[in-house]
Amino acid sequence: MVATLYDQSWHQSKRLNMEQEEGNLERLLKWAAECGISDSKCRGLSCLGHSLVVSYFHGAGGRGLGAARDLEKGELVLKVPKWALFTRESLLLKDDQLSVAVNAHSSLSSTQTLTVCLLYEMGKGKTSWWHPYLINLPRSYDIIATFGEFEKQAMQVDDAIWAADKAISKAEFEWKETNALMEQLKLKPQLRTFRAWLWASATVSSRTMHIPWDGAGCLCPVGDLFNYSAPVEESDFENMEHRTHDLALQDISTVNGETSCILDMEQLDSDSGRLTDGRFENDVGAYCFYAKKSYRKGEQVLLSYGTYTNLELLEHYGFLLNENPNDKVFVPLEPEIYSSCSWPKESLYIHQSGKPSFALLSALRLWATPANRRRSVGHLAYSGLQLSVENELFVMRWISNKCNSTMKNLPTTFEEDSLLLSVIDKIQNVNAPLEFANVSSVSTDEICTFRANVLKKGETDSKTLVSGKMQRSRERWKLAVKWRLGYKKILVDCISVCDEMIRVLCSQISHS
Ligand SMILES: C[S@@+](CC[C@H](N)C(=O)[O-])C[C@H]1O[C@@H](n2cnc3c(N)ncnc32)[C@H](O)[C@@H]1O
Repeated sequence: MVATLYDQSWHQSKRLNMEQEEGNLERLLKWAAECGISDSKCRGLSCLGHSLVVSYFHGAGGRGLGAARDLEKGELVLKVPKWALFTRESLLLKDDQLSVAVNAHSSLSSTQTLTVCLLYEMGKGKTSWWHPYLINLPRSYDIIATFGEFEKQAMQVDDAIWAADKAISKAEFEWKETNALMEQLKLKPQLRTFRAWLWASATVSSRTMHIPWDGAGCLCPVGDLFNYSAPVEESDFENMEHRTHDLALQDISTVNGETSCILDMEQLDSDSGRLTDGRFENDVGAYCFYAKKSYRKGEQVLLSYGTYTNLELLEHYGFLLNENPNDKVFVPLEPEIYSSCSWPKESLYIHQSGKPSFALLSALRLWATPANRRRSVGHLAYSGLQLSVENELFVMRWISNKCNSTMKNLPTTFEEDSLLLSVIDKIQNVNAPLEFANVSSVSTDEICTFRANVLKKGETDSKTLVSGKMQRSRERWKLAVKWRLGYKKILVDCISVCDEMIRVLCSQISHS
C-alpha cells in the first residue's frame, strides 16, 4: 500500500514535470521565432514546423529534432541569427557590470569566462533576456567530471580512470580560479558552488558550437537541440590514415638514426574539413545548419559534432554510442616499440572493428625485425606491407596475447559485464533483496557497493531524494559499465581478427 501511494505521487510529479517542460518548450519556440530563428524562409509564430520539429528519441539522445517533412541532402534546415547566439561578446555588450568585472580578470580562459557568464545570467532568473532559453537547459549532466569515486573505478581501465581524474581536477582547478570573479559579480551562494560550476561547465562543454571570433564558442538556441551522429564517411576515415602514413613516410626519408617524428594532428583535423554540418556564415550573419543526408519525415535529424572516441564523448558530452565507428582502444606497448618507429603514439591503436591500426601493424612489424635489418625494410613496413610470413605470424600472436593479457588484468570479463548491464536497470530500490540469477560474485559485490554508496550519500535525505540520486548515480554507473564493455568488445574482436589471420598464415606455411 505504501509503495502504491509512493508510486502514485511519483507518477503525479512526473506528469507535472512533463507538463511544465512542454510549457517551457512552447515559450522557447515562441521566443526563438521573435529572435528570427527559423527553419523556413518565411518567419512565423513558431520557429519550427516547416523543416524540423522537436521530438523525443528514446535511446538516441532523448529530446532532439525530427524531420517535419522529407528533407534533401544539403538543404538548409535551420538558421540562427548572430544576435540570438549566447556568446561572451553578446553578454558583455548587454551588461556593463559584467563587462567591467570580466575585464578585470583577463587571465581567465575564454571558456572559464563564458561559464561564469552563464551562471551570472542564470542568477538573473526571469529578468534575463535569455530566460526562455535557459529554463530549457538540462538540469544535470553525466560528463566524467561529474563521476564520483564509485563510477570512476567502475570504468576499470587505467587510461579511463586517469582521464576521469584529470577531468575532475581540471574542473576543480578552473572553478577555484574563477571564485574571485564570481565574488565580484556577487553571484548567489548556490551559484558559486562546485556543483553549480560542474553544471555550467558541462553545459558549455556539451552544447557550445564553434564560432570564428571566440575560442569559447557560443550557445546556439534551438540549434543545440540536434543530437549527435558519428561521422562515418569511409573516405574521410581512410584519408586520415593515409595522410598519417604519407606524412610518416615523408618523415622516414629525413629520419636520421633514432629521431622520431611528431605529426601535426591539428593540421590533419583542419585538412579533413572538421566533418561538421553546421557553421557560422558571415555573409548570412547566422549559424546555418544543413541536412547532412536525406531524411524521411519523422526521422531524427542529426549533427556531427566531430570525430570522437567513446571516452572523449563521455568526457565532453556525457554519453557514448553503442556502435561508434570512431572508437579505438590503446593497449599498453613496450617503450622499445615506440622508439623503433616514427609513428606518433596516438596512431598506435585497435579500431572499433577489432583491426589493428595501419600504424600499429607497421610499428610491430618493424619492432619484430632484428634492429640491424630495420633500415633496409623500413620502406616496406611504412607502406603497410607484410615483411615475411614469420614476421606476420609473430605480430599477430603478439597482438592476440596482448589483448588477452590486458583483459585478464581487468576485474570482470566481457560476459560478466554484459550480464551486469542487463540487470542494472532492475536495481530500483536500494533495500530490495538481491536476486539476480547468474550474476557473478564480483558483479554482486559491485551492486552492493553501488547500493551502499547511494545510501551513504543520501543518509539525511528523504525517500524521494534518495530515489532521484539513485537514478542519476545508476545512469553514470551504467555509462561506466557500457564504456568498459565496449573496450572489452574491441579486444575480443581483435583477438578474433588475429586468430583468423594466424589460421590463414599457418595454412600458407603448410602449403608451401
Ligand atoms: C547539444 S545537446 C543535444 C540535445 C539534447 N538531447 C537536449 O535535450 O538538449 C547534446 C547532448 O544530447 C545528448 N545526446 C546527443 N546525441 C546523443 C546520442 N546520439 N546518444 C545519446 N545522447 C545524445 C547528450 O546528453 C549530449 O550531451
